[in-house]
Amino acid sequence: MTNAPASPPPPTVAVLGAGSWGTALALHCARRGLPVRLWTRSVEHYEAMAAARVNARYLPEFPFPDNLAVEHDLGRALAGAGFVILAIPSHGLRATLHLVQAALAELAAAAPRPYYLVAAKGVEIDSLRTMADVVHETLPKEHAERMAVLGGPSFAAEVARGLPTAVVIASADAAAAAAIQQWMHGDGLRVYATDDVVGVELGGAFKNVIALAAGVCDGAGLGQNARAALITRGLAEIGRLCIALGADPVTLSGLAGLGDLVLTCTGGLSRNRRVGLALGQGRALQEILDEMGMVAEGVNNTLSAHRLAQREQVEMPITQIMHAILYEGMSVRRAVAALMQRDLKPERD
Ligand SMILES: NC(=O)C1=CN([C@@H]2O[C@H](COP(=O)(O)OP(=O)(O)OC[C@H]3O[C@@H](n4cnc5c(N)ncnc54)[C@H](OP(=O)(O)O)[C@@H]3O)[C@@H](O)[C@H]2O)C=CC1
Ligand SMILES: O=C(CO)COP(=O)(O)O
Repeated sequence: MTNAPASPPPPTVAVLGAGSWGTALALHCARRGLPVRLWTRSVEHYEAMAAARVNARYLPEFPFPDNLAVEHDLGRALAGAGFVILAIPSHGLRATLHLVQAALAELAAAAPRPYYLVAAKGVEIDSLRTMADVVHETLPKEHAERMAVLGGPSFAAEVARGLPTAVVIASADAAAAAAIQQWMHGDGLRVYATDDVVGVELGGAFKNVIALAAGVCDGAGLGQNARAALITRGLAEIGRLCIALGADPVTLSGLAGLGDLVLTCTGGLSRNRRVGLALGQGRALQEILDEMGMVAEGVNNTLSAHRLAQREQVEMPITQIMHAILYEGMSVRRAVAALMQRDLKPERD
């Protein structure tokens, strides 16, 4: 990565998904001086953003600069774009990429192939495919191979504000990683690069499960010792599964692993942690999600991680308990007892 080629010229950026993260990344790229098109699937949301020049629903404090345009037509958003950021939640990425594929087919065959950056953090619950898998399964090969994934501790509101943030971009294509790193680095964002796509993707997806658990722990008033234990043992079990699936252990002690885990387990802006807090206070899951109106990937990611752990025969006690709380109605009191009374074992196992 250190001898990466010089980056191509500044591209037009298409950001697909105008939720919190898509909007924050669009604002950041605009601040970097790039022309940006922020695409939303909803005509009402498009009209509201175009009229008010702000995303009042997801990030109301940040007015759009002049070089940030709003789009509802996917073909127009993609036409001539050299950099496409996919900021759709994991459950919606596949369907959106089918639309992207259709739009690409409509564009001239000579249109330049953009680089793609997957910003979602999740694994599909039925197929158990990662977001990079989904890109490979939906886009033409010559497009999919130009893809990178984004990870690391990065709350949207702080990135939108320009507060110092470090992230990591992973790609099998060193030129893609280098170009995106150059384009995005600066204005508060420090961007590292790696070729460990699996580690960055899975670290980002499975930390959401532990963030839910940390929220439950705090919501139920179990104390700071318990939360520190959850984070530490959470990292151990995430690591076991990620390594079984091909991740580099170094990635898991980096920004996409430990970094993002600490942020979401302790940070007040984490939606996953907030869902856990409310569960720990005894509230019902559906009511919590309806009230929040934003995605908490950990709810789905708990299912994915639990299923992958069973498939790979990896022991993941916290994930298993989180699955029991979310999907089997286990009480927090029973969950704590079950975790504390597990068989004694060496720490390294
Ligand atoms: N927010 C953050 O701080 C960070 C988020 N992420 C990840 O980014 C991804 C997006 O999260 P975020 O922007 O925060 O989520 P939000 O809930 O803030 O916004 C979700 C966005 O995705 C759209 N959307 C929802 N479902 C679908 C679907 N089925 N098909 C197409 N579009 C859909 C929504 O559109 P509509 O309004 O029409 O429903 C909305 O624009 C998640 O995987 C998250 O884990 C990663 C790092 C930081
Ligand atoms: O991934 C995130 C920060 O890095 C966002 O976390 P939440 O989805 O829990 O808000």
